[in-house]
Amino acid sequence: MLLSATTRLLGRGKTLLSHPVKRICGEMSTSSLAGKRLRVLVDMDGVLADFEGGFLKKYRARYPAEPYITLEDRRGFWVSSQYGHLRSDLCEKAISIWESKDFFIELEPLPGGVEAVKEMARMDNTDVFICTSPIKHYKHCPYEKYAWVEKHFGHDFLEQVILTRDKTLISGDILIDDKPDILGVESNPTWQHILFTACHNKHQSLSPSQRRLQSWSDDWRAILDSKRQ
Ligand SMILES: Cc1cn([C@H]2C[C@H](OP(=O)(O)O)[C@@H](CO)O2)c(=O)[nH]c1=O
Ligand SMILES: [Mg+2]
Repeated sequence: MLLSATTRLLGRGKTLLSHPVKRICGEMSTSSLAGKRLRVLVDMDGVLADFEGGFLKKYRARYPAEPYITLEDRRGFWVSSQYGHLRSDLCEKAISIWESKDFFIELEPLPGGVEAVKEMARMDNTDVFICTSPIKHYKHCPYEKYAWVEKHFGHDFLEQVILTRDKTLISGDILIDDKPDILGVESNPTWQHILFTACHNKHQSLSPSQRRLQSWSDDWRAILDSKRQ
């Protein structure tokens, strides 16, 4: 009676042992026995996608008569703040660029980033997530961030995407991110912040808990290995 009810629930030809749910549970317990896995969170803009380069190109195309800031002269994380200091109305002009349709999807990948993340994802005992914050003008950005990941990593990698405005809530061993101060409601995040060098942060000194990754040619494998137990 019990067996036939189970068979009805699982469908014809499926036994408890061959059912996908059972097999997934089996795999999970095997991997947890195999030891601790490393969880790597990788930021998107300024780490995988060239936000600064894409911004400057589109800003100059849209406002050719206006002053601009070269990547060499960029200081501070927020592009709009530095443009606002240059001339107050340029703050809104800067914002209009990343609020426009196709800004995020058309960002070029930063050299070596996509290959590095794909390699990480193939490593034993390693889980990789792309952890990115959408802008609050949500008409295009969240959609385009997913579309960018699909375009450069393939459809299956969408499983690895975390969209959040507060990265302190996400647990991981490391977070590779170009923003120097990553703050949120959790004052003691589980991850160590690896500051990815960008034009706006290269002059900045590190806080005691931070380390730098200069680019994707830098030794990211050594950073991951140092966090493995
Ligand atoms: C406004 C602004 C956003 N961004 C990026 C950071 C966030 O993406 P990410 O979390 O992938 O780095 C996103 C929303 O703020 O846009 C900048 O890098 N510089 C800026 O000046
Ligand atoms: Mg970033």
